[in-house]
Amino acid sequence: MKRPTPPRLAKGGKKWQEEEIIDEVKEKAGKGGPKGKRVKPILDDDFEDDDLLDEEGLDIPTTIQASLSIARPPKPKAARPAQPVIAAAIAAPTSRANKKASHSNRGEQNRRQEAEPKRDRPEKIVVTGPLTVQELANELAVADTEIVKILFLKGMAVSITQNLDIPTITLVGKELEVEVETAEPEAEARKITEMIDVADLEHLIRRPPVVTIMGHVDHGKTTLLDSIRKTKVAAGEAGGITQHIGAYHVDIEHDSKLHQIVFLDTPGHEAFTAMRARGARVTDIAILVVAADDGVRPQTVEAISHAQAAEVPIVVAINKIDKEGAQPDRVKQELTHYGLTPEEWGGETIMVPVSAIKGENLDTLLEMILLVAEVGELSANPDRLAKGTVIEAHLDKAKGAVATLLIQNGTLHVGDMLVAGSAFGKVRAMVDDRGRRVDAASPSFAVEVLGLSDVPAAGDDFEVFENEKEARSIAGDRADKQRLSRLLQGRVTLTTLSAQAQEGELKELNLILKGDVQGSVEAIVGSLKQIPQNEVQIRMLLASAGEITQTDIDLAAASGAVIIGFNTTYASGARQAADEAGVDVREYNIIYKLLEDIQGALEGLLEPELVEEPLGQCEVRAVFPVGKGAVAGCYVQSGKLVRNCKLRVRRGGKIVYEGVLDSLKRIKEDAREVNAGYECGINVDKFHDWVEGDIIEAYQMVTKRRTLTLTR
Ligand SMILES: Nc1nc2c(ncn2[C@@H]2O[C@H](COP(=O)(O)OP(=O)(O)OP(=O)(O)O)[C@@H](O)[C@H]2O)c(=O)[nH]1
Repeated sequence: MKRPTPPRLAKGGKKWQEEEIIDEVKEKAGKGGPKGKRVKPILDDDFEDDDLLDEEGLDIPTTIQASLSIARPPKPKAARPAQPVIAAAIAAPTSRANKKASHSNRGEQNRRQEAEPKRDRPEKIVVTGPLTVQELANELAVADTEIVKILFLKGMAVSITQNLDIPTITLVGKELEVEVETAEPEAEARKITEMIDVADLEHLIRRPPVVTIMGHVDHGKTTLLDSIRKTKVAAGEAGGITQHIGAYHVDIEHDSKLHQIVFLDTPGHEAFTAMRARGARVTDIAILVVAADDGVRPQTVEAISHAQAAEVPIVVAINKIDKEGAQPDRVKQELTHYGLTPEEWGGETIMVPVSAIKGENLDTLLEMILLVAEVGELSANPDRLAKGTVIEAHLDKAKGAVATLLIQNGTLHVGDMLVAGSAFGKVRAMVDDRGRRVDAASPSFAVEVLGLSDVPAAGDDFEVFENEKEARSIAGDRADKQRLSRLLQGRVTLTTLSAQAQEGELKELNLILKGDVQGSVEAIVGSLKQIPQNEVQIRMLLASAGEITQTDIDLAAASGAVIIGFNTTYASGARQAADEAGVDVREYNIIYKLLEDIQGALEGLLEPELVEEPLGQCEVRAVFPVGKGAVAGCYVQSGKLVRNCKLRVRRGGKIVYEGVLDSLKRIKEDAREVNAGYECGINVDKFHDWVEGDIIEAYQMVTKRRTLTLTR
């Protein structure tokens, strides 16, 4: 790969996620950052473009993570079309003077800069819209190449004239310890999920964060969940029974206020990605559990990939610190290879050492979650009809369809008319996560609901409607759509990716690579680097040695990725999962064949060229006047003529007409095509001036795939 590929946003909730990043980075930038504490220099003097992947990959014993930054690449067109392309004002007076310079002749400015003493870096800049790298360099009083370098190290390849969006500008500001303030209209700065409508904006209030726990087997996910639940939920409150509805909430006092955190209690990332694969985004924050005595393991890396692919902020719980062999610092060190650098080392990731078993530091962990939630400004409008996602659903012999619904906006009431997936019904009864019958459930809370006509699927969205008629008709429409989409099932394959990637300026091919040994994985990643990626880029979500597992399939399904298996096999059940999820898994045992296919896919992603393809040639042998026009009686000399093909009429070497062949007849019968050696009659609506001896060249325009040449 020539350059690492900037990550892209998940389709659903694009805007919201974008804003969330802005908010997160803004808040952190606002804190001033851990000045002077940085361990790893951001700008590396011997930095080299092509070596980034190598550096990341070769250091890592088991896995290569090629593109993990969660920041967004600049994509002005898709990001914020309504905004001015360049709009910036700066707070510090020194910078304002400098801004003027940015509009003056650049060469002159450079000369002036040489003559003038070096400008001080401003403490803060205010941006109102995207800026080019050059303009940002000016604002920040740094060389533009420095910004290019910073972004490159974050996994984004940018050119000097490229527009950077606000999250990216904020990221650069943070690296340079310059506060970036975004002066955006208030509504703009609010997160808008698909669950939140414009009408809600005036009524938004904070909602609790919804958290998922992820991590490697045995690192303590279940123990952590149980431990939090035990310490935070009084036994009596749970009604003496362990109510399992797929989610539970805890109450925490923080800043002398009572807050809630909702945990999706399906340990692991299955639920998370399976839902995301269905387009649902329910998790606000992921807790990554890493055992301090074991460190980063394959599923840790997978979990990171999943969270990052979904652009969900990660809080790391370094667990089992009570154990003798615990090495929390080693865990932190290892995590830096995957784009997670602890705050105390100048990074952005909160890492909390805990002991799930002893309940040590759990309060800090929970507080940190609240902090991240605060940055995310998670909000919803409780005063509207409810909307959300199905977390779990099953058929109970006695109760009928039972579904756990996570309310993401609005308030759900008993008696509401509900559509969930293609099921509908009136909410007969609701039970909360503590086993209590409730009449209403507000945003971020999960309730078990009775009354649906059918069992929806986890990940389906649900919505309340005013009346039964509407609900019934929407449910019917959805059922039809589901049937249709099953028929047309949008499988992500190397071949179909081509069409899908036509949208947007940046075209990407998401790949997950699983190889037999680390050596071959590195070799393949190295070779993929050789494919030019200035137009189409490979985004390697995960590259590691091992079998193709169910979680690889989930990640692929959730991210629209293709899985490449090299000399490896499926873990049990994974093949079936791939079939069910419609994930394209390509198996290879020869590297060049693999590369050939990927290159083919990349070429498919390029805008096709329209080229002329000759069909045949004929000669006009007679002209028959018909009505006001004339039909040319022709003899096909070579190739063939096809009705509605394009044609060009040559007379004595000159082109006298170009147009479309409107009617083609063979012995008075309409013909679709006439081959060489036959006679035919041709009529062109807009041209009748035929002369015997005219030569008609027939051709068609075809799209031709462009080829990428390998750089050697
Ligand atoms: N010493 C110590 N042991 C712990 C701690 N947390 C979990 N364990 C132990 O680690 C083992 C695995 O814990 P689980 O909670 O089952 O781990 P998990 O990540 O949920 O595992 P899977 O569900 O299999 O993925 C159990 O034996 C726990 O008792 C801890 O903080 N300290």
